[in-house]
Amino acid sequence: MSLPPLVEPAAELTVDEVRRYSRHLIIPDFGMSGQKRLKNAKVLCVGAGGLGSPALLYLAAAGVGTLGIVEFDTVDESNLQRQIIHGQSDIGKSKAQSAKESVLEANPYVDVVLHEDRLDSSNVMELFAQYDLIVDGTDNFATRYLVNDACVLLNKPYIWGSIYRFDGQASVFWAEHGPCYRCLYPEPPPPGMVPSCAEGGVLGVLCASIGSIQVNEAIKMLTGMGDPLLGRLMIYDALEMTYRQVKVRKDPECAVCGKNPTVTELIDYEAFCGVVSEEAQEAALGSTITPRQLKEWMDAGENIHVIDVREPNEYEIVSIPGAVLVPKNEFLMGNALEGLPQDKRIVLHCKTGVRSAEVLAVLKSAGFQDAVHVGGGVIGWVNQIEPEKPVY
Ligand SMILES: Nc1ncnc2c1ncn2[C@@H]1O[C@H](COP(=O)(O)OP(=O)(O)OP(=O)(O)O)[C@@H](O)[C@H]1O
Repeated sequence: MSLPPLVEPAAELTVDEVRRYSRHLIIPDFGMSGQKRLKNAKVLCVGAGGLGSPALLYLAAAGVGTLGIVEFDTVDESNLQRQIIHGQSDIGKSKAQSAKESVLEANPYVDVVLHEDRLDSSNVMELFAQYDLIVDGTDNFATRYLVNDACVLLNKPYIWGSIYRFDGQASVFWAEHGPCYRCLYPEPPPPGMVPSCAEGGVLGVLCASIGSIQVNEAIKMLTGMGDPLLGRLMIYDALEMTYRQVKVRKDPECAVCGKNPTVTELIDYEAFCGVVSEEAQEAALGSTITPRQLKEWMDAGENIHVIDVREPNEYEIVSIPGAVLVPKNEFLMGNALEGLPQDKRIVLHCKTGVRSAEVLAVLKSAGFQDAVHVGGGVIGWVNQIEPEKPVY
């Protein structure tokens, strides 16, 4: 299926621009008209992280006239393995500012507009209304559903990508002409079921594979070239080196773009995606200790049994002295309960406190009423107790 171009061509290219974009201009199907359309285009990239890095750099290099960047975070050392728009000297700096500098270095003719804010229900509509197309480079479900619903309500195309470990996915959603994100994924996964890249890791170069597909689709949509990835889900396996395609159909029952939509305005996306499950929140209430409290119990020789519920490779990077590794899934499948000491107080921890709260809920319903978990997890422990150890 081909679609008409999203934008009209800009009046003219300057002599400098003709030189810069000459390798585009000589592609017969691209030509002057395609390049002028890019010059006139306004694209918003949500997130200047793993996917946003290559996406922004290639959108800029391609000559997209106006590039908006929404990002609230600062550059962390652990970002640099994949977020190539930032460098060593940017650590601690605003990601939006750092991304802007790299974009202008790649192409000074781009007009960069920064929105140094977290995208949420209060700002999304006003922001998206200013752009022709949205590229999503974020890493969490709440933002994806927010971006999707805002795009449906404003009738904007949404270019989506997702990465985890060695696997990537990409698609184009546009309710007026095809399915939306909710047609593919009507409900978010239960909290904790799908780990983030911060929990499960990601191969850095995967960002380039998926981010460049997103830019490819953006260029096609803006200029009207080729068949957009609309109604198709691209699934990439970096280890097998395979690209598979799956058809995505518009769901007539879709909550936001179906015949009788139930979502007609923005909702509370954090609550919808249940960032931490209700059971876990309840279990953690009054049963969360600080890393300092744990250290005091250890020093006082309290009768405790500390369990680290992360994965073995995380344990290898850094761990709390004396903690025994039993990955979360062992508890969720019920295998780990039998081996637990009955005469000691169980103290759980994970990386930041999300997974340990889930396991805490399992232990409480199995009768371990005095079990607790460490808020902030091993990262909190390193920050407060052993700052010489690495964080990840
Ligand atoms: N609602 C939002 N508004 C603006 N930016 C967002 C929003 N949600 C996520 N982001 C940004 O999207 C980017 C996603 O990048 P990435 O997936 O590489 O994760 P990260 O948060 O940088 O790294 P990690 O999770 O490993 O610490 C991040 O820079 C994050 O700050």
